Amino acid sequence: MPVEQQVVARARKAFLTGRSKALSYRLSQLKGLRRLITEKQRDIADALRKDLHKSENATQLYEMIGLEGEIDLAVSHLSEWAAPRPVEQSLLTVADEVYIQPEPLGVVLIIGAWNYPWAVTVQPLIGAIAAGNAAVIKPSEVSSHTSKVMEELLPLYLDKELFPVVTGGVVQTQELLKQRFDHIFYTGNSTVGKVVMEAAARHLTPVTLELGGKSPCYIDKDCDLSVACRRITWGKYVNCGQTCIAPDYILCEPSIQDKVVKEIRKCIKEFYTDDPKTCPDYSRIVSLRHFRRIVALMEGSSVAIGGETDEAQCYIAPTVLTEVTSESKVMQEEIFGPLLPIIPISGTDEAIEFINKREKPLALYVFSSSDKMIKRMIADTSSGALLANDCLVHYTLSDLPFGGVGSSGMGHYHGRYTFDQLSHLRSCLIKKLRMERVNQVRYPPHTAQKLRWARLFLLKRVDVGQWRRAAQAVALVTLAAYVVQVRRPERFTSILYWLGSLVNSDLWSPCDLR
Ligand SMILES: NC(=O)c1ccc[n+]([C@@H]2O[C@H](COP(=O)([O-])OP(=O)(O)OC[C@H]3O[C@@H](n4cnc5c(N)ncnc54)[C@H](O)[C@@H]3O)[C@@H](O)[C@H]2O)c1
Ligand SMILES: CCCCCCC=O
Repeated sequence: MPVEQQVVARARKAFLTGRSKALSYRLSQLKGLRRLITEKQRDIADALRKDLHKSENATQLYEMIGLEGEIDLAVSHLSEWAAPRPVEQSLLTVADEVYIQPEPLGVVLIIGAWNYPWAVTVQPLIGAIAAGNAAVIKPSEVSSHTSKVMEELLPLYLDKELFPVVTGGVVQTQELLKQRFDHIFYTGNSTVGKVVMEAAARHLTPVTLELGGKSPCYIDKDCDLSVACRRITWGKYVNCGQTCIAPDYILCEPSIQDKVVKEIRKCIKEFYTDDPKTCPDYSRIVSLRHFRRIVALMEGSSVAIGGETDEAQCYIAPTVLTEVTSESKVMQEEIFGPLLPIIPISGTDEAIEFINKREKPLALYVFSSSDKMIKRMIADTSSGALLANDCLVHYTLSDLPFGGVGSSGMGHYHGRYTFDQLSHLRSCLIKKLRMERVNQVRYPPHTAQKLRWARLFLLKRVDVGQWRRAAQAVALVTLAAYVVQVRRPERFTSILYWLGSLVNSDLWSPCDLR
């Protein structure tokens, strides 16, 4: 039996013991993960320096702080997320207990990518643990040092039967994909995304696909170009452009192009010095394969800034390309590297047309001081996320669902969204065996009179929570009235009067007719 099959079988057996379901157990695992991050910072940072030339501070800033925040959020909200969720009812079910009970899916497969290997692999794991699942973790073999550190460290802090790490490349991943999972959470490119989805289909396994693509960045001529370019320079060149939501290319009017180039040049110097190659905050391309792919994308465009490369170090300078058209090589695929092409367009109309002609992006950036223009971009385009006047920061907000649409992905996560994505939201309705007369309306023979009643029972919606609150208010006021009657009989009449006005108020209209 292949080792991957054994690992999955062990994880399922561990899941079936039921131990991952207890909230106390989930909390202990989440806290274990939190300890790992605190205690093993150095090992994590060393591996990332080797994989991507990331500085220790950058590792903290772009990967670890976010994970800490997500773990803390899950720990503090777990009982609320996992609790039954009441729903609006119809008159037909008003006497019943009706709610949604989130329950674990089972065994989840998490396949991570290499660019922010901790963030994109462990963040789904946090939700998988919180939701009470087992999870098989497959880090990317491309960030090999990090993958090794994960394989060594995770079992020291987590239940190794429920949360095993499988390392390796395509062969191992393909073997994993033959197994039956209850959900597959994949982060990476869309070609492999299709392979994952095909494999999942064989077992009818649901998937979350966190993919990439070309995220456009439109700069309106009516905006503060120096601030806009500063934020864009940061969003583009962080991690050497190897960020799923990096602005892929700029769209702007020819009249502002020179100013845009000038401002970006200034910012590159400010962030990475005159010689980014020696700057500890400037990363490297992850592999020779990607290095050669990115270098080849420069062909046919003019280099306005940068363009220097060093194959021995997988170094590509922060680069801006001009004289780029839709047909240019750099516009045929996601760049995922430090090249920033500028494409001249005649204005907002053409920008929208340009964006809508292509696949729906993971992120869409618009820089403008006109609220109207920003709202128009939101209304007339579609993307996983839209940011006005900034880049990347939506990733840091746990309350925003993170994910793509169309070819940039399916499903979403972060915060409670990860919990829900990796839970089954089970509908529960608990009826008592009494009050059978009410059910006559649905039993044959189906008469016109029964139909009239059914219409009433089914179409009237009832907010049971509002009823409960009203009942609690009555109980409280009755208690207060009783106390007052005993202690201050002279005030009893005014309390009764107030109670009467409350009874006549809106609080007592239990049916919300829609
Ligand atoms: N949406 C997001 O959150 C997000 C985050 C990071 C990266 N990305 C996207 O990921 C892409 C970069 O990552 P990548 O794809 O180069 O990462 P990658 O090469 O690490 O591949 C991702 C995972 O797929 C597995 N894999 C690779 N080829 C396979 C195959 N033939 N069959 C089965 N499994 C296979 C790898 O083992 C790895 O674990 C970019 O497109 C980027 O935009 C998206
Ligand atoms: C600000 C950190 C962004 C991490 C994005 C993950 C995808 O590549």
